[in-house]
Amino acid sequence: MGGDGGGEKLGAFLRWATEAGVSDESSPCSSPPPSSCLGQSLVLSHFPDAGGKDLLLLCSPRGLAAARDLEKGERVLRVPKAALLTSESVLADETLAAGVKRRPQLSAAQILIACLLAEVGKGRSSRWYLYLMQLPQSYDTLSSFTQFEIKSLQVEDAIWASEKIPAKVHSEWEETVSLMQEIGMKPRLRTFRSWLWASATISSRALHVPWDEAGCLCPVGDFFNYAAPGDESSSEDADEETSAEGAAWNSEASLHQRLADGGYEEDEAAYCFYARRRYNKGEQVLLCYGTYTNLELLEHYGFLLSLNPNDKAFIPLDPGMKTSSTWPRDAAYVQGDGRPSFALLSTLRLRATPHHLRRMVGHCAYSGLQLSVENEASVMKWLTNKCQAVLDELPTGPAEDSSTMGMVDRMQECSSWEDCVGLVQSSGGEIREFLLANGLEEDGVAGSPLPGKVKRSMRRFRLALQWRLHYKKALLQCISYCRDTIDTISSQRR
Ligand SMILES: C[S@@+](CC[C@H](N)C(=O)[O-])C[C@H]1O[C@@H](n2cnc3c(N)ncnc32)[C@H](O)[C@@H]1O
Repeated sequence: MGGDGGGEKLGAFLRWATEAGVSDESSPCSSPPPSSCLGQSLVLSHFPDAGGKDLLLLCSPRGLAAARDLEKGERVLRVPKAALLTSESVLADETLAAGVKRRPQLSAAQILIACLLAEVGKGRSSRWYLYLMQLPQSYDTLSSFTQFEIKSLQVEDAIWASEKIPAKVHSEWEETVSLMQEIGMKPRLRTFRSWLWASATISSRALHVPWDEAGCLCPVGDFFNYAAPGDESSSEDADEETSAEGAAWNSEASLHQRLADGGYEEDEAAYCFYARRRYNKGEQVLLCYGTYTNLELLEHYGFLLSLNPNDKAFIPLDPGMKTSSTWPRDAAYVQGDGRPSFALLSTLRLRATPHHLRRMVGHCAYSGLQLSVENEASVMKWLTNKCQAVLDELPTGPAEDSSTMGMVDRMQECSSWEDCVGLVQSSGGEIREFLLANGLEEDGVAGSPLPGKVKRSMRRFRLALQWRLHYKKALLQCISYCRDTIDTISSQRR
């Protein structure tokens, strides 16, 4: 499997991509063709604190930067169909195609994962060898979380959802093993470990194509890091577009609105990417992969955003409330900024209404209207108490979580176990639990470097800590929101 992409590997990969016709020219077909697939609109870069804020530093610093000022809607990258690694292209192999045909029960994703492993098995004779070599060696998606790391999420719903993921990936692997055996795949590539790697590669890197619901791997196109939808505003965006050139790009932008910022285009026979907003030279160019909560980002991509406009903190509702509400269960949540969702507010307003009046005021509640001053005050009190009760039940508070996270950060900087010992001795119970979960005693491995396995576990532990901290902060902000609303109501009453 690939290395984490040293300079040489990346250089060789980019040369391969250039030969395969990948190009970041905004107007196609200059002659002679440019000597590199990047450099005109984009450059490969490292972003220690951009995009994913602090996390990019820890796990995935590669991304694409603007090589020059880019206009909104401008095409920044084109990846020809022949360069895409798809199930269709790998299934040109007749033995594999016949094996897949005999197993109609396999999902599109299982087939693409098996195709990826089959391609890895070809070694240097694979068309995508240089692409495969620079893929990450490991991922921090939830499927790779250990029991300890999952438990560190602390919130019951999140633990429940996360525990199901490794089991699902395992059963998908079991269902595909016979296919991999039949085509003579090397034993090393048929293991669950290899399956986990390939499935996380697909989960975190595949892009949508219209002919296969599993998507495709898109060399170079998969270097774009993620920005949440609705996050494309920038100071430059506010500027009026006045130049004729700008107007032309804007019309191209509207043409490609359908595609958002990237998509497969039949008439181009290529995957094309467009700037979702104006970028200054050097800024990281981001792609929206979809709308995800932080837990979903962790599940599919192995990172989360400090500021995620789509994050949701679910709070447990009383059983009676769930059944009396017409909203789906997952519509009732607290937003990342602490505001209760529309469905949560409407459910709580009805709940705070006497039974015999509920039918009468139902339509107002479902339209998002306040029912009365008393009703609103009672809703805000209920929500405050609920958020506080949930916070009180969790084993640690936000301050402790921040301090544990700080400790993990410092441990990550240690080059040897010896450096870590001093830190660990002054640390709290959860760090000790982390050590135990990783089979480490405080004085057991003095002098030795921290094993890669432990470093990866630290990264995932930190992600869990970060996730639960965001959850708790959302509930605290909700409490502030409720108190402010109660104050406003009280002042209106006076
Ligand atoms: C499609 S790849 C993007 C390129 C990737 N950074 C690389 O080095 O190859 C998706 C992965 O990049 C990382 N990533 C993408 N967007 C991110 C962000 N905003 N913050 C942190 N990590 C991000 C995550 O590891 C994710 O699984």
